[in-house]
Amino acid sequence: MSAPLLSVHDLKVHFDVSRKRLFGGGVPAIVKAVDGVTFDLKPGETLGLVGESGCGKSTLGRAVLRLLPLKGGRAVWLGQDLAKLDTHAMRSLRREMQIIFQDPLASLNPRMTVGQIIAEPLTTFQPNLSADEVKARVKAMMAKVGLLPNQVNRYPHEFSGGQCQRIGIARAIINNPRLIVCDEPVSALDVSIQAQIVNLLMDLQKEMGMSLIFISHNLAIVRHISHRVMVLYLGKVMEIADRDSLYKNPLHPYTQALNSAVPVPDPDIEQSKARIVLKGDLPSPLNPPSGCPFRTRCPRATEICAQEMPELVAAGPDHMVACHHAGPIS
Ligand SMILES: Nc1ncnc2c1ncn2[C@@H]1O[C@H](COP(=O)(O)OP(=O)(O)OP(=O)(O)O)[C@@H](O)[C@H]1O
Repeated sequence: MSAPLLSVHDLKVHFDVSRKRLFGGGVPAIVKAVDGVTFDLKPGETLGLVGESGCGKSTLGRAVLRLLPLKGGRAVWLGQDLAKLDTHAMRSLRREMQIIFQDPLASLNPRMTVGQIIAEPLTTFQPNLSADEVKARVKAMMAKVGLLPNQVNRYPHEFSGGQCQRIGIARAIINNPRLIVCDEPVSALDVSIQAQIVNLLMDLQKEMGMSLIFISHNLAIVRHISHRVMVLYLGKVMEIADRDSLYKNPLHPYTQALNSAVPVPDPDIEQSKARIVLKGDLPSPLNPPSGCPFRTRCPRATEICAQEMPELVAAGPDHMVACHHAGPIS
């Protein structure tokens, strides 16, 4: 088995949102956006991150790229603790780790041409390349992501949302990164375009062998693209498993509820499927429930759930779950 590209252990990212810090005075208020997350990511693997809005997906994606300061825990990249790298070492690592954002147009500089946007990371990390070489690589990259190379001098606003996301992908992959964090890369796109972008990412991954952390609300898309999937709830891991185990044999009541909402293309199955409706709303991240954060909405909650956060324990060969009452739907 290959060594992990990224090993994340007990990672914590907390935001101080107290009025005291922001305006002076007031009571302390801390959002534990990511609170003790542990996982490994192998080379060439896609890990899907799912969970309701505000559960910490984006914060986790940014924290592992060291774009946010850690409150605790470690993110280890090929044996190196990222928090211990100095600015210079971290800067050269940036070439290996990239991010693609949700809003493709907003993530592109409107004053730069597509050619300049895609060339920027190349010339930053390989300043000795000749202008002709840069031009040739940019055009080859445009063709690779399904853009017309003769549109190299156009500006982002002249492209559709899907094309802008292709530009973002070209910019992310031009330096052959080992990891791309894809933060909701298709949720702002038309449904018809979403599959094209997901398939492009899958083809590029097959060809270039990079790892992906794929963040999405859409469990059907995550199922299509991921090798493994991690379910987050209020900053904590509820369940992490290989794709088939997670979708066919979910053991956490939260995963089971999320799965039950995924539409099935067969109308007969879809009609007869039992949908699990969670009671209540997501609790405030400023005042999460004691013990297991999911317990206030959990159909299986008992006294112990209010007292202790369950450990994330092995439930199968590539399957970990954090629940006092983990088990298949009864
Ligand atoms: N810069 C920040 N300052 C204060 N709180 C923040 C900050 N960024 C995120 N948060 C809070 O941290 C929690 C996790 O946010 P995050 O954006 O990571 O969730 P998410 O799962 O990606 O949500 P979404 O799917 O809506 O993007 C939320 O409660 C959010 O309000």
